[in-house]
Amino acid sequence: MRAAEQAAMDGGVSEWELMQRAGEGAAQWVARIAAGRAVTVLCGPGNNGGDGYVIAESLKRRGVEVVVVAPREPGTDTAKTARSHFQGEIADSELPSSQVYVDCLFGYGLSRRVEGVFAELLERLAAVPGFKIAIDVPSSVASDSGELLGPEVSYDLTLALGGWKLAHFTMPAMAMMGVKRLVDIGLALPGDAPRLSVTPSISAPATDAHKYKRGLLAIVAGEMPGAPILAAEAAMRAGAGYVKLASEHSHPDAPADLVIVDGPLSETMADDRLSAILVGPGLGRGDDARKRLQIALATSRPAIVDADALHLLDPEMLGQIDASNIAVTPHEGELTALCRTFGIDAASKLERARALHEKTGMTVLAKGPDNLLVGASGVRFFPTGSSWLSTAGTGDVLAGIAASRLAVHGDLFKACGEAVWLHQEAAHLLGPAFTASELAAVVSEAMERFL
Ligand SMILES: NC(=O)C1=CN([C@@H]2O[C@H](COP(=O)(O)OP(=O)(O)OC[C@H]3O[C@@H](n4cnc5c(N)ncnc54)[C@H](O)[C@@H]3O)[C@@H](O)[C@H]2O)[C@@H](O)CC1
Ligand SMILES: [K+]
Repeated sequence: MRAAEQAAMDGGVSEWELMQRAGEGAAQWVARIAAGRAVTVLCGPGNNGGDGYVIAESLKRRGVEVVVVAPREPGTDTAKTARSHFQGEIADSELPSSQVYVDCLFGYGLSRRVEGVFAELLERLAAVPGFKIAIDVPSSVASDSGELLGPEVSYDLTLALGGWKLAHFTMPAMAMMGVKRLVDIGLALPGDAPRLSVTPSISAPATDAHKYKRGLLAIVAGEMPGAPILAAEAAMRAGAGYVKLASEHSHPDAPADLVIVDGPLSETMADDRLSAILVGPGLGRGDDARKRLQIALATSRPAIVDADALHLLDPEMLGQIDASNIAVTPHEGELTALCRTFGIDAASKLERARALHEKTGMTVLAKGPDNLLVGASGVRFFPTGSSWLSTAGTGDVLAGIAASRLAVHGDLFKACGEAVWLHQEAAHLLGPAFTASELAAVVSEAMERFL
């Protein structure tokens, strides 16, 4: 953001002009929401506070009753300019009772814990009823890491200025933000900046398609039979033409249309028609599991590696293969385990996922409420999905979808992105409290949105 703002300023747009665009853009939202009700604007000492004075003045011009609360005088030149243009009432620390609150204490310049008078104000803001709007980011949130550096306030609306910050899509910050909207201030963001994933577009099979052309996916089963079946149920509905389960168990509950191959894994994996591999769900973590993982990865087919396999991957194993053929799909705990194994000591989710990708070459889909994809095409965040996905087995479904998409087109980054969207859409179709097998069952219905 700083680079993008600097580029705009180098191009002749002053910081004051940018602040006016940001403040006016935000004020339009606030005015509509206030709809005649009184508004309190909390202004901090930096440019986020500056935005607050612009918002307050704009509201006043529109006839809205507005009070500014500012415990400190502005410290930056541009915020001082904004302050000098505001003609209304300023209180220094009391939070007046009103129905709409606009929080402009700190933006991306927050650099340490919020304490003293600012913390007290945020605590009071957390406690009062009313519609709460965070300008740019909630004021106790570190905008790069999503870390909480002060009192937690639950906002109804967060207005990001000029571009999304990492915190807008990272836990725990994103959980406090309510509805998120972007206020355009005319900045051009660098092409390689982390971005929000755009809705994918999925093609129907070509007219001359047959099952192998559409992609043959092999799912490598292991000790526990349930998880690979769930993954297979999802994979069969996500585009691949042919899904095989390589297993040494009997699967009496498996669907009739799933082909189960029970011969030696190395023979199944020798099929040169294989388009992609999924290994990990239900694999187990013992010696046998390790061998199966090695055989699967030795095929050099693009692979989704999930669940138990993430505890077996290590630098030695990756040293024997082309790791750029692999996408890993760890949840928080698995990401921690991978970072330990690969000697990565980074703090935020983004830094850890990025370091894992850079160190190993693997594509990393760090899943969770704040899905994050790092790979050959950069970094992507995803819109917030259904929290009902937080149930056992949904990770197996996600891995099955990703592997199926991978079998279709062979692009790891694209497959992982599509999988997140399909998974969330399937959850959206089901509504509340579904099971993982119900989720797998509606993946084909979810496809319809993206065709
Ligand atoms: N630079 C630009 O071109 C634009 C900036 N904009 C706004 O400016 C914001 C960033 O402004 P700033 O960089 O001035 O930073 P902030 O306004 O976010 O806050 C930084 C100020 O607070 C102090 N501070 C940081 N942490 C503190 C803490 N824990 N307790 C007490 N004081 C603390 C800093 O010393 C500094 O004075 C953005 O989030 C956005 O709202 C917008 O006006 C758009 C244009
Ligand atoms: K803020």
